[in-house]
Amino acid sequence: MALPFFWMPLSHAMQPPSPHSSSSPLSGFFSVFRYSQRALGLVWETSRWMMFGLALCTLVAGVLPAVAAWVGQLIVDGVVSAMAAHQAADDPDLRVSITPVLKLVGIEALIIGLIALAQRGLSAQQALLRALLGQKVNVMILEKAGTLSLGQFEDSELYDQLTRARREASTRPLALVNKTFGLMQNAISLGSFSVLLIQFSPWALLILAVGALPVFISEAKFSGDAFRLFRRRSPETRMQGYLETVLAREDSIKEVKLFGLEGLFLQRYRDIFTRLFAEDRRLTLHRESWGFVLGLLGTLTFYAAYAWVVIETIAGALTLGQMTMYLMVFKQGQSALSASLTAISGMYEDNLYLSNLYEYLEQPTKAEGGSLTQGTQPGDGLRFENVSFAYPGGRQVLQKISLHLAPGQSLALVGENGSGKTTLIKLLTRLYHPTHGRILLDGTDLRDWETGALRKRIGVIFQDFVRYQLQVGENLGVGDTHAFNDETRWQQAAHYGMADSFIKQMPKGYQTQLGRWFKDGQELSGGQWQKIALSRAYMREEADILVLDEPTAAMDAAAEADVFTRFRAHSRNKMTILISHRFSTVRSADMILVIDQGQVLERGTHEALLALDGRYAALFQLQAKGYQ
Ligand SMILES: Nc1ncnc2c1ncn2[C@@H]1O[C@H](COP(=O)(O)OP(=O)(O)OP(=O)(O)O)[C@@H](O)[C@H]1O
Repeated sequence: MALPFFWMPLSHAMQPPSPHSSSSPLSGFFSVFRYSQRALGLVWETSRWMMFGLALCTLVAGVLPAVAAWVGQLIVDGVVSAMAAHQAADDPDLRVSITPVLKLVGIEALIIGLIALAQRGLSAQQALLRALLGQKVNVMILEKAGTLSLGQFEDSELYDQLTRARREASTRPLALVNKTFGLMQNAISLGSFSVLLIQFSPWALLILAVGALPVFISEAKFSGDAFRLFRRRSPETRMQGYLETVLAREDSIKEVKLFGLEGLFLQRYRDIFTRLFAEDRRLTLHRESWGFVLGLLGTLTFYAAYAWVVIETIAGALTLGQMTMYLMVFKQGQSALSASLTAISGMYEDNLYLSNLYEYLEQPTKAEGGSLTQGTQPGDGLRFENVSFAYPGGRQVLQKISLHLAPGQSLALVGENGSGKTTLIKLLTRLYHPTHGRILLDGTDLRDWETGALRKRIGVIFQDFVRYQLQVGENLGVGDTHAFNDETRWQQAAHYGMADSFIKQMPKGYQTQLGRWFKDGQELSGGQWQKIALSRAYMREEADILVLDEPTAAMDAAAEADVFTRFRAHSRNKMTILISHRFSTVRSADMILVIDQGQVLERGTHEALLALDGRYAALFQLQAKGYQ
């Protein structure tokens, strides 16, 4: 038979399942505080004044309850002796007997008022800090995301970690700080209650502790379980999020409706929920039942102490005022102790979630590139030397590619789907590094180029360019952040990219909101979006390498012809790389590379490749026949 969980050693129940978990029982316990310091540091950086405010309110709210209990005792005893004096006096003057007691009542009212003020102060500062700290942590998460490589983004484990961090971690630091302060407040209260209680009996203190401990162990154990559950099922939670997106976003809803996918996807969504909910229910029921049973122990100890105090009072060992005070102190002490223990187990849970945040934030990011802003052989252009590449954990996608492209030359890449054309561009733009061989720009390995200087030289549009839900002008401006708001530059780029004519007809011209997500947004056609993306590439004024990955697939024939006429005119002194499945658009390139399964199958000009009568010639004739 399995032992109930509370038979487990505390150190085991407290062991966080993070990679940093320690094996020693003591450090297992102290791991509860591992991230408290960092969370406090975050609050300190966010607002020092509020940190001081929190500390002050915590102190006031911690000490004053015991003072109130003590004043309570003085009141009851004052009332008892005033009653006796009043009855014994020959000429009783009520004012004389009640004045001292009323003064005490006034002091007690003042203390209660101060406690209320401190508590309001705490909750006001916590609410403000929640907003500030949430924003700070979210910014940290997003800043870190900006430093991750494309490869890291495509790693599903890291993506899970990022999702978990975003989902929970922005609220956890404050929760941890609140609990740390709550713990301090309760510890101060407990200390001051203990001073009063120990005068009754040291055993009373022991009873207090024994009553609260089991609930704490149970809470710690279930917090760990909850976190492990949260962590294990983040791929499923992410799938749920994904299904929500597919079912509720305008860019997918068209296909969902036409294929009648609502029912299918919704069922999958429900199935995931049902599976997750079954686990949640099991955990919640266990947690609450054990909490109830063990909580009863606390209630029992309270009533045992109650009976003890009553007996002592009847026996005359305690005054009525002392009885009232001890009962109050015992009751409040018990709730302060169980609140402290619950705070510790809550801190344990927050620590686990924060460990996830810091695991993500501490992901190693390789320093991108070197420091050179110029090549060793300016004007040499672009060279691929024996470049091979495999995606992480995947097969070889490019094999031994060598090529040279001088300034002013144009290169076209053709090949079947999946042959590796886009991958070659990803290497050229240093989104990935070659696994073998090297790529040189002006005689210098891309790895040694300073990132900004390298990216400035390249203007690129990918097939899956982004359709920003921003204004038209901003959709162009993203192509060059220095000219993000420069309308003259937008107009120039839109002219080259052939987007100017339809932009002028839009209700607010360059200020028109694009997409359907925000008010008055205008949706564009596929070809119009492509013209926006093309114009975006033209925003890179300083770029002398222009890469167009299927830039005209959605355009009509006239627009396509126009795009290439302008492209050639605009890029006379630049290096251009064009990927296209339309042979009519690649024929004028200085060099055409036919890629097949990651290898160069044929290379040469259009005429040379036709004369070769190989794959290119066959495909060209096939397409030409289609137009006859
Ligand atoms: N991020 C990635 N991770 C792993 N494999 C990838 C990734 N992107 C592409 N691949 C694989 O690399 C190969 C080459 O893909 P690539 O996108 O370069 O082909 P392409 O020639 O541009 O195709 P298309 O003409 O369809 O655009 C394919 O087999 C693809 O499955």
